[in-house]
Amino acid sequence: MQQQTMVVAIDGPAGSGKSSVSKAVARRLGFGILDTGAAYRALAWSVLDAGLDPEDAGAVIAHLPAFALDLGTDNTGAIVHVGRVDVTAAIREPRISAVVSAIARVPEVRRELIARFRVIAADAPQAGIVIEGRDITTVVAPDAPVRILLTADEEVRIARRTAELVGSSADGAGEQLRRRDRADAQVVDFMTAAEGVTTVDSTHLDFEQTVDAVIDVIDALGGRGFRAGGASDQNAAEAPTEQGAAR
Ligand SMILES: Nc1ncnc2c1ncn2[C@@H]1O[C@H](COP(=O)(O)OP(=O)(O)OP(=O)(O)O)[C@@H](O)[C@H]1O
Ligand SMILES: Nc1ccn([C@@H]2O[C@H](COP(=O)(O)O)[C@@H](O)[C@H]2O)c(=O)n1
Repeated sequence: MQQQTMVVAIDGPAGSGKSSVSKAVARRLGFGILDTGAAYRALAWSVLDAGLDPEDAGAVIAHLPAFALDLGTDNTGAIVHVGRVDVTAAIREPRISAVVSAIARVPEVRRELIARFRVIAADAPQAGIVIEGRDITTVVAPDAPVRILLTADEEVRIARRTAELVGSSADGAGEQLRRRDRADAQVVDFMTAAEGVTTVDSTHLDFEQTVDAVIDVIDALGGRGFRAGGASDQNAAEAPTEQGAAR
């Protein structure tokens, strides 16, 4: 990736807080946000909307040229459009979570979306961008100056996810989260930190503490002082390898 925009790369399993924490971090730093999971979800939405079978890889690949994704990088909203339709809320529905892994495991889909992510990040109007997903630290932006694995114990992630859902949506949310992690882990490893990636474990941290822990890593690596087109203007400290609750 062209490194003119300061990139903070964040990976982690489902419900680890990637979207919410990344947004809060981006707001604090005045950075943009690129929620790559939203792109896979939007493609799942688009495939269903076109009446296609998400398990049919050939049909999904054939649909890619028509997939008119507009992924906002604004840290206050990050609106997602497919064509003219605002799908920001719809892509969070359980019916999308249930099929998105099938779409994300298709290599042609990953290649196409990764290419689009790189263009979006390079064109982002902000000085920096937080890119979050599953393969950001390893595939999408392996050279990013700040790379973080955001994690939390599975039961804590399930409890947080269940708490945010209302009524019947909460039923089965835990099982769906587990199933999605299992399926996604067959495609990319987002449970262990790759070399040079700092782990932030939020199991025993509240939301604000988690945001602080991520900002601490960014600061330790000189990320906040980065200026477009050059290296950090802070002295990058030795990268911490684990932040958050001692395990
Ligand atoms: N440290 C924390 N303490 C308490 N709640 C948290 C913490 N971190 C995240 N949350 C909450 O956990 C829920 C899941 O977070 P979020 O949706 O950001 O996770 P995610 O990793 O993006 O999930 P997914 O991959 O499934 O989209 C949200 O309700 C969020 O507010
Ligand atoms: N870099 C990524 C990001 C996401 N996925 C797939 O999209 C699904 C939804 O992602 P969320 O972050 O919104 O949970 C996820 O379950 C993966 O199937 C991906 O493959 N790579």
